[in-house]
Amino acid sequence: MSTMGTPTDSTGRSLTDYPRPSVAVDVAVLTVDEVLKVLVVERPDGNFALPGTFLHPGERLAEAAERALRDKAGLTGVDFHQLAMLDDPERDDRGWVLSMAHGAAVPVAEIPAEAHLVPTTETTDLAFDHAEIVDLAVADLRRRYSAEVDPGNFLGEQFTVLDLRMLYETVYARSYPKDTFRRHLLHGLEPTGELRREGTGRPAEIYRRRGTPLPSSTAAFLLQ
Ligand SMILES: O=P(O)(O)OC[C@H]1O[C@@H](O)[C@H](O)[C@@H]1O
Repeated sequence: MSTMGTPTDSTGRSLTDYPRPSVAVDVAVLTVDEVLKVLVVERPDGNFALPGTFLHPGERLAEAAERALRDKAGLTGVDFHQLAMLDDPERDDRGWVLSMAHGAAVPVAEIPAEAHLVPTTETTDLAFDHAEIVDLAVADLRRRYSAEVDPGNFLGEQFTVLDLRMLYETVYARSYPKDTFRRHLLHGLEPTGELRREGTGRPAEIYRRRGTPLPSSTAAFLLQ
């Protein structure tokens, strides 16, 4: 920066010599509703997109993401995180727009009833590069679910191993052998001492999360 006059970079060029992109934020809110789904909103042209918005002057990215969720999807209090900055100069045909993509996992009961949810495998018609953001969010969710038991709290506080296996089969879109799944996931579970009696079979033990990271062997099993 020069000591007087216009601020410059280290080569002496003024910062205003560089064309500036617009910056946007987008949030892929994932949920489990029979299958893994993502929340989308309708745009004025009738197309669907992730809730997103342009960054306002003086705003932080997280504040813009919060505003997009509130104003476009009626969602507040969502715990989201950054996934990646999408920087294809052609990604928005209105101009040069970078988008900071975010991911979130929200139990379906906390999503407004009128929200549009689409399966994460049916996103090819989404506007911009939003199908790519959904793919990033799904890969991120799978990594998180392999590191910790149900970090998105889709199952609530207490559940059986069967509930957990059904959830994991939905998140990873595959099936797992019953006994191997149980052996791997038990590392992250604490018995509540209670039993759930369903049908005529043996009552099922009820667990809660232990709150400790899962071993890397569990991640390898889930992601294989
Ligand atoms: O919805 P508006 O305000 O038109 O524009 C914001 C969107 O523009 C896109 O580049 C971003 O991905 C974001 O979703």
